[in-house]
Amino acid sequence: MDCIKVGDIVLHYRARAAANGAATIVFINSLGTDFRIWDAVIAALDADLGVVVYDKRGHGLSSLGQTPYSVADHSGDLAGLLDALGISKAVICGLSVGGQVAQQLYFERPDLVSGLVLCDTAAKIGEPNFWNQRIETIARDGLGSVTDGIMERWFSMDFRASGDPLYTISRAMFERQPVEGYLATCAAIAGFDRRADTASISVPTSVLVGSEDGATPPELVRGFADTIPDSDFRIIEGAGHLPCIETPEPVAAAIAAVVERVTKKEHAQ
Ligand SMILES: O=C(O)CC1=CCC(=O)O1
Repeated sequence: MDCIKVGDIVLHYRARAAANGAATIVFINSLGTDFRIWDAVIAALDADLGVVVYDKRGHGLSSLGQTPYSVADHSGDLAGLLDALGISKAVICGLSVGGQVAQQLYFERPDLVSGLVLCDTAAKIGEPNFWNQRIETIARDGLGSVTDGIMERWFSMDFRASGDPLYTISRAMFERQPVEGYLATCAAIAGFDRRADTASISVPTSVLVGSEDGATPPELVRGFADTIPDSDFRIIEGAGHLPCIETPEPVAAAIAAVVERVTKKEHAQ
């Protein structure tokens, strides 16, 4: 197990060094998940690519810190992790709130970002009221009281009905996470709105969404992608909010396409 202290937060991470001059991809997990959600995507990537996965604060094995959080707290952790690992530039791939952390990192530390893969995310997700209600419900009744509704947002109907053991362990990942970190990150999402800034993103970017995403539906994500000048928008058929678990191959293909665009851009400079 690898960990590193960034400010007052201990981050649990795993890293594989890039080989033969290949790029490094950094993955940021979504609300209520940990870095294991990327396992199948990473297995489908070119083995020369460097990889960093980590549990954002309040998730997985990373520590809790002061609550509630902002998305800037999360992106500050990531910048600190990359600085500590000596990674000066990477393609940043984030899912949902992880995609918001990726956007924030780009706005705060563009030197670290060569390209973006933004999965099932937007510059603003839901109204603050929606998140405040979720915080209230879970603080009162516990995570288990919302599991079924969250699974409907996370996964396609077919996957939920399939009996796939991946669905069973995904439910367990949701219910066994640290509640305080989850609620603190709901508050971070409630406070995040970078809609005025996305037109200034100028690195190769791919924006993906599952066709059955119940949390950030395709039309929301398409509208988000339309505001990013150098972006490519892809709908992943048959997936919900977590295509990295349901359909990892097209996620890996989108990452490979961004790496190719980044490499071409670097050679042209
Ligand atoms: O829990 C959800 O509704 C899905 C989600 C929204 C933001 C995020 O990271 O996950």
